[in-house]
Amino acid sequence: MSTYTTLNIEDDRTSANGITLSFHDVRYEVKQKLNDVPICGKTGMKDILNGVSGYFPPGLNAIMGPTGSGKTSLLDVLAQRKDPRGLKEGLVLLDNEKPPEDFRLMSGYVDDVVMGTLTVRENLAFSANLRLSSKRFDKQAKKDKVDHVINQLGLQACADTLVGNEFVRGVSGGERKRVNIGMEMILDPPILFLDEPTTGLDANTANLTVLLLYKLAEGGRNVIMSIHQPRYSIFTLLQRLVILNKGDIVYSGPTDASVEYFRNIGYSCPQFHNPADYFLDIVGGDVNTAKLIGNLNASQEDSAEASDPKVKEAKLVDAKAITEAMTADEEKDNSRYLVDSFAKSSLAMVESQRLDEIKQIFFSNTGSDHLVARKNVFPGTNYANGFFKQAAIVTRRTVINMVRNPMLSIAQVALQVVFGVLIGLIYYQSDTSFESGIQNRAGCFFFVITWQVMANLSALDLFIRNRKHFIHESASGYYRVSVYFIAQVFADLIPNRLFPNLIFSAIIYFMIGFQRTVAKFFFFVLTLFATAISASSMAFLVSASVRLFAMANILVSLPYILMMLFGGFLANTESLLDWLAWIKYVSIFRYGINALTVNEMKGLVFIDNSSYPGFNISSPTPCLSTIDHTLIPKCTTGETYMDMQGIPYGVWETWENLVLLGSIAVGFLLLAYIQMRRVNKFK
Ligand SMILES: Nc1ncnc2c1ncn2[C@@H]1O[C@H](COP(=O)(O)OP(=O)(O)OP(=O)(O)O)[C@@H](O)[C@H]1O
Repeated sequence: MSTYTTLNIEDDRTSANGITLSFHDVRYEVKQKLNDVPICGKTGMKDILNGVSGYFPPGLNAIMGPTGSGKTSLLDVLAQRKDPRGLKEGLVLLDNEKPPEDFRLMSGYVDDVVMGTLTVRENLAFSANLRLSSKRFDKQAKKDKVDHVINQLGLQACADTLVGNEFVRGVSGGERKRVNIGMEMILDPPILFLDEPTTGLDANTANLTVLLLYKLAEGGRNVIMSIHQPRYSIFTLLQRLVILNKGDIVYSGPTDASVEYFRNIGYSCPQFHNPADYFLDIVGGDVNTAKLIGNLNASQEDSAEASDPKVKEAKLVDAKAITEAMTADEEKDNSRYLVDSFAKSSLAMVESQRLDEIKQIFFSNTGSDHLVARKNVFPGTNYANGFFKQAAIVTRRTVINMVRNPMLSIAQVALQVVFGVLIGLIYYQSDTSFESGIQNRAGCFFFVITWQVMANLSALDLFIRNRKHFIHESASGYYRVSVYFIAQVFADLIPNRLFPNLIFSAIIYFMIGFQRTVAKFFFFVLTLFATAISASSMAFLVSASVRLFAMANILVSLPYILMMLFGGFLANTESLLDWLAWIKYVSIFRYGINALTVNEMKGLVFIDNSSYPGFNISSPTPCLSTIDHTLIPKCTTGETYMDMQGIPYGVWETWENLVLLGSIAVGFLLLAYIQMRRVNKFK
């Protein structure tokens, strides 16, 4: 049995031997646009890794190369984070065997995904609570683990400081990087992947960060990072190096041997020059500059004239000019030369021998005689904790997040109060006169429902806001998609939709003077709740489907407008185009307006005061009598109005509106959940 299969991710398992990761003939391609025509433009496949091979033993290892050379892609393929559909061919092995199914759970992948509204300790505790099994780690053990990681990463001074985000000042960039590493160190993973961990850090902080990684690699952990241009002090810490250029390997081997290797193929790294910079000059196309720097250095040793700064500068200017004048063919030739040189080098022979040995062991164990592209890398997840435990932890974080960032909730309540008072004043103590009683009520219901739908546009942000966190955490096996979905939806619906709605209802109901019975008031509140939930659910669906808020806004506007049009207030739904008539059956506006109308209009009598001033509508209701027409004022009932509008007002029909609003909400929530499950968790 291999080392990794015997490892348990919950053990403190920085084993003395560690795990060797090897990759064999990895070919990766991506779909790309061939022209600038939007949407229906031609697409084609682009190779971004051209059959690369190598291995990383325990220790600090790096993938280097100029921008766009494929560093991140290779790192992601090795970490099983890259979309497997692009993997044309290749094999990644851990200690001569295929990685276990839960490889992404046992390995650490560092990304910038700490939550800014939580403290350093709270972020680490979130990772510990979800990723360490409660059966093996009790509360205290998890707390100890968090403390251990805080000490290990030197985060004691900022342990209880908020990490910070665009609104709140938090820890420094270097500390933030360390917290991100800490999120993975909670698992004590045998393999740790990092994509450009020094990017955005000043030289000293970058140095300290890599020193920390070096320490983490001591004792057998395999730390693999992509890095663009390490400074010399970082370069010397690297055990093995893979240098890529345009998806090809131009060097793979011990870092110690790299300078000599490049000297052997004609690129002599000058003294006092950072080899990493020099290698990048070579592979990045500044080949003449690199060569000239080498020559310059050599000539400096035997010529006093060459050490003259003016001469030196002139030569560098010449080199740059030559580089600029270098044709595409020459650049191609240089790339080819570097790739071929490595392929034919004695170092490559040794590497290849080692890789062949690994493959032989793998093939003899599995009986396979060919390289297998692994298409199925996210097969199943064995979560460390059960559904309810996960739900409690994720909900807690969502609530803390909201409490510490309460702007949205406060704005929702404030808006509902302001609009409530405004609507209340506009329709203040509406009478039951023939002239305005019906019109005011009908207008008010339309306005209230429209407001309930529009006020929930902020729900569009729900799954867009923390999408990056969701993708990383879900791919790393923190929690089930359903847990995240439920936690987010409830933490949004209750404080941002239902609570403000209750305040809004209480304000307008009594200011306008709707029928004062307890049952009618609660039915009114229930209708607004149902409307808000259905409208929000639709917004959740859009939010789960797109990445941009602006796009979400555009997508949700059209259905809202159509639903409004088919709501029954702006146009008679029977007279609208037949082929669009179905929209009325899914119109949130229609069910909301109908429910409010039945609730209020049923039992009301509207009197024409102008024909009979001072008439009191309280019983007996003379308008229903036909004894003497001349004395009876013009009047109508709420029921007559509803008959004219085609609004059914039986008991079941009244409740049916709420049932249908609920069904729309459930339907949209279900679709939103499916969309969240479909979110691409690969890079
Ligand atoms: N999913 C993708 N879709 C389209 N192109 C992609 C995708 N992933 C990678 N590429 C392309 O593949 C090439 C290599 O990308 P990659 O990010 O691996 O390079 P890199 O060396 O890490 O670059 P950098 O240092 O700039 O991050 C680039 O040209 C990139 O645009």
